[in-house]
Amino acid sequence: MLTFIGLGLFDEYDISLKGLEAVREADLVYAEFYTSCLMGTNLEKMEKLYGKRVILLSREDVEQYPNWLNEARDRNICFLTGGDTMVSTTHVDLRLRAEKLGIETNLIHGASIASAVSGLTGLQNYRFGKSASIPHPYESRRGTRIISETPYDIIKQNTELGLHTLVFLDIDKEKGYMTINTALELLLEVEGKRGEGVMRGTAAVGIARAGSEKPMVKADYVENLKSFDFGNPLHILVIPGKLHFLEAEALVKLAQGPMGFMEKAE
Ligand SMILES: C[S@@+](CC[C@H](N)C(=O)[O-])C[C@H]1O[C@@H](n2cnc3c(N)ncnc32)[C@H](O)[C@@H]1O
Repeated sequence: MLTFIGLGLFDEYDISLKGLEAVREADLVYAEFYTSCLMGTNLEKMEKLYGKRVILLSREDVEQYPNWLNEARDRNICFLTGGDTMVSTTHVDLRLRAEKLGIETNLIHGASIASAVSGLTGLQNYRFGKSASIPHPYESRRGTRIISETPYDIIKQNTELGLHTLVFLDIDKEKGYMTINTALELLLEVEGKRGEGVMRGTAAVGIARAGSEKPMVKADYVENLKSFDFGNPLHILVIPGKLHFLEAEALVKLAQGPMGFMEKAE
């Protein structure tokens, strides 16, 4: 049996009671923290609460060589992930591989950043379009700095449809956690290169440390938000499309957005 468990958003206490019970009863517990991680805890604290050793897996262990899956043929294995295990991950691939090996699989859900964003900002979840992810820029073989333009295109398409865009920010082993500030600078760089005007004068909302006691939620125009200090990671960004008047009110009152947001609301 292989049980996928979402750990929630911030610390070891965000696991559900069902999840905790499953971990305590498991023969082996594996975890990956490259798709998301819980910044308010660490492996040691998790192991203490669970009363179990947690074996950390790399992206390669999960996506390329999941040999450890074979252990689930005759043992109870739990696989832990930050947030919800199936939201903005490719872990359905792992589940399908396990099913092909004749291993029974099960899901225990966790709070996800995808729903926390709606809760914290007041932006309604059914008014979001396709999500985007901003990776760190990289150098080509010729030494040219390459910035992905895909997130900009997704924001542009959603904006044209009046939809909000949720923008996940890269977690990289070497380059670290991308901040809201860097993400906005990269989007403005793409915009400048193309001579387009999707981002300029547009509203944006930054969220830091969702799930902690004091998450930071700040709305403003892109140019102002670019230099706002959001503090420690993890960070995520939303570029709102058309605002319903309740959404605009929430951004002004709950995220200290400018009053100008109210004037543009419908
Ligand atoms: C690829 S997504 C994975 C989402 C995860 N499976 C979930 O359901 O929450 C991870 C990204 O979401 C954002 N994120 C995750 N947890 C967060 C938190 N507690 N606060 C702010 N942003 C967060 C960060 O941008 C991070 O790089």
